[in-house]
Amino acid sequence: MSLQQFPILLGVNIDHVATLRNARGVSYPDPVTAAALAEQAGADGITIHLREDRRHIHDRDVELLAHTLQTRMNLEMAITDEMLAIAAKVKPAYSCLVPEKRAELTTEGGLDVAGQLARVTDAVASLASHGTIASLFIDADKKQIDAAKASGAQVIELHTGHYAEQTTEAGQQQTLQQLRDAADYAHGLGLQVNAGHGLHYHNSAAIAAILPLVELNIGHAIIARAVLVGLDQAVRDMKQLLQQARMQAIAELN
Ligand SMILES: CC(=O)[C@@H](O)[C@H](O)COP(=O)(O)O
Ligand SMILES: NCC(=O)COP(=O)(O)O
Repeated sequence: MSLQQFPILLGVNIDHVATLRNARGVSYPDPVTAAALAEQAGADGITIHLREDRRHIHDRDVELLAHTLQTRMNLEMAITDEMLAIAAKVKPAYSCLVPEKRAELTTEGGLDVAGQLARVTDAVASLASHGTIASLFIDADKKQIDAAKASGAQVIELHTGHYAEQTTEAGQQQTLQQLRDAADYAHGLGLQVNAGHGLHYHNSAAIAAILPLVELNIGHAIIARAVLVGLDQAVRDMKQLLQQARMQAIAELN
C-alpha cells in the first residue's frame, strides 16, 4: 500500500488571517492572497468559517474566494437560513455544518445531529441541490455518526478539540483511541472521515496516522507559525509532517 492509496490531505483554514486584518479594520492581510499562497505551498483545500457575527471571514472574502481558489472551498457555517442562502449563491465544493454560539471564543463542541436530525437532513439536501457536499462537524460519538449517516451526509469531520485540550499522556491516549474508534466506525458505514480543530505541529502526527482519515483541517496553528516563518513555510511544514506520519503508519501495516 502506498501513500497514493492512503493520502492525507490538508485543508488550510485561513480564518485568522482575517482576524489579523480586522484587528485594525484595514484591508491587509487579505485572506484571498493568503489562500493563493497556501495553495501554492501545497494546501489541498481552503477552509473558511463565515460566522454569524463575521468576527473574521467576511462575505466579501467568501465571494472573492469562490472565484479565485484553484483547489476547493470548504465553507464552514451554522445551519441557518442566511447561511444556506449564501451557500446556494456561492456553491462551495464542500460546506461543513458546525454549531455556533456568539459568546464562544472558538467552536466548543460538535454539531448535535442526533438531536436535530430532520433539520440537518434538510440542510444536507439543500446543499446537495446545488452540488455542494455537506460535511458534518461532530464529536467522536457513535450516536452522532449514526445520525450523520441517517441525514444523508457523505462526509463527517471529527472534532479533535477534546484531544487537543488534553494535558496528560493518559488523556491524550484516551481521546486518541476514541478518535481511532470513531474513524474506523464511520469509515465502516461508508462515510468520508475528516478531522480538525486545535491541531498543531506537535499533536497532528498521531491524528494523521489514523488511516481512515482523508483530510485534516488545520488553521490557527498554521497561521500562528506563518506570523513567524511565513505562510509558505508554515503550510509546507505541516504538509510534510502529516505525510511523514501517514507513511509511517502505512509502513507499520506491512
Ligand atoms: C469548526 C472548527 O473547529 C473551526 O474550523 C472553526 O473555524 C473554529 O472557529 P474559529 O475559526 O472562529 O476559531
Ligand atoms: N474544522 C477545523 C478547522 O477548520 C481549523 O480549526 P483550527 O485549526 O483553527 O482549530
